[in-house]
Amino acid sequence: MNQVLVLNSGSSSIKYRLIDMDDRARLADGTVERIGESAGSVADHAAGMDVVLGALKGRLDRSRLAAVGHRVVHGGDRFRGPTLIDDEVCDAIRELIPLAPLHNPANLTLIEAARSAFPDTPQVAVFDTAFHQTLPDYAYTYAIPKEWRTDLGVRRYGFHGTSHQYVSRRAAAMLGREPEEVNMIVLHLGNGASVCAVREGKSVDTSMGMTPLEGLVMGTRSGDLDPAVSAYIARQSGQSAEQIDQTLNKASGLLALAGSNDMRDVDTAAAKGEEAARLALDVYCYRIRKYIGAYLAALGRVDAVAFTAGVGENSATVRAGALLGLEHLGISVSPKRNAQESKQERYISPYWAQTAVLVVPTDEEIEIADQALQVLGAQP
Ligand SMILES: Nc1ncnc2c1ncn2[C@@H]1O[C@H](COP(=O)(O)OP(=O)(O)O)[C@@H](O)[C@H]1O
Ligand SMILES: CC(=O)OP(=O)(O)O
Ligand SMILES: [Mg+2]
Repeated sequence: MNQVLVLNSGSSSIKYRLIDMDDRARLADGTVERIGESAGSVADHAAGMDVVLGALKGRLDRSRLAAVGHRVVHGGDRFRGPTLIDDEVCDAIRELIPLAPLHNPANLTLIEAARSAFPDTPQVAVFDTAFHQTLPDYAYTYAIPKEWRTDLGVRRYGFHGTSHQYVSRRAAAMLGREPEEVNMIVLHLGNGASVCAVREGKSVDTSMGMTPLEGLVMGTRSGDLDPAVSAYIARQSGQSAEQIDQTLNKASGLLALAGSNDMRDVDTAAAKGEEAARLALDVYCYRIRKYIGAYLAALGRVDAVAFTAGVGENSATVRAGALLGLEHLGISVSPKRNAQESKQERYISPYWAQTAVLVVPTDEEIEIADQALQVLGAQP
């Protein structure tokens, strides 16, 4: 019983990995993409799960499967850690759909499909929000009417917690310290992007809010915005709340500013002198820099700044741009170290720097697998 299957479903994709936990080897992994898109061949997440099960044929040994670990995006304020799934937990995840309409329905579909495919195997939910349940009340409270806060659950929850937790632990290990001894700022820059202020191993602030729309500029999401914009567009254009929500989540961010949600395209276009791409890159990096400033103030002492996820791990342009002008605060990159391409954990700050600047490849799947086994009380 040493295998764990991890299912990480996004709004339009399913990432899966089958792991042998004895040596942490990948026995199988892959991604089913473009689910529900007209260009894709997979109609919905249920059909996507059939593709995953087909790909695992011959590699997955049911008698050795200890657990299925699921990424669940929204756990509200109920789930503070990894949780063994039963009918009641499924109901709770369903009740949270209004807070995460793009993510939780897909997560639930996969849980149901996996429960029926592996009825004898324990299933564990690992929530994006769980790591941020340590936020102090003054960091998670929005200044809005009481009924919205209490009856409707409007507060900051934060996301990407599994990644922030994994990366902050790895970063502490790189510094040769325990997580409880380190303060740091983690920058998860993927398609979705968020910053996390970590004090002594615990999340104390994060840029995503009630939903994964707030905060940084992302591939297709606007990030921070004057909340009056939605009502203004509704009045001016007659668009519904639904349409505006879709636009801010799926047709904004880098895509809206530069015509592509892929940072590689934006970087290449900016290097060629395209003005829209230059602006997109500047807006993207400036937003990150503002959050670093805010979290320096929140944390007081910062031992490390860690970059992770697709953009953070690969874009030297973004890393340098995000930290531009922070030298007087002791935060900078060595141009030579920053330019080196690598898939490894590494320092990119100059050797004399006060604050370590790190690149730490994230691994949400291994973190989910570890947490799934923790719940079952088994040692990996
Ligand atoms: N070499 C690179 N340079 C710049 N950006 C990159 C590079 N490789 C990947 N990316 C960016 O990483 C993003 C995907 O990040 P990832 O963490 O895999 O996202 P997600 O898990 O949210 O799908 C892509 O949209 C792309 O913009
Ligand atoms: C919660 C979230 O934003 O996830 P992703 O980055 O996978 O879209
Ligand atoms: Mg991601």
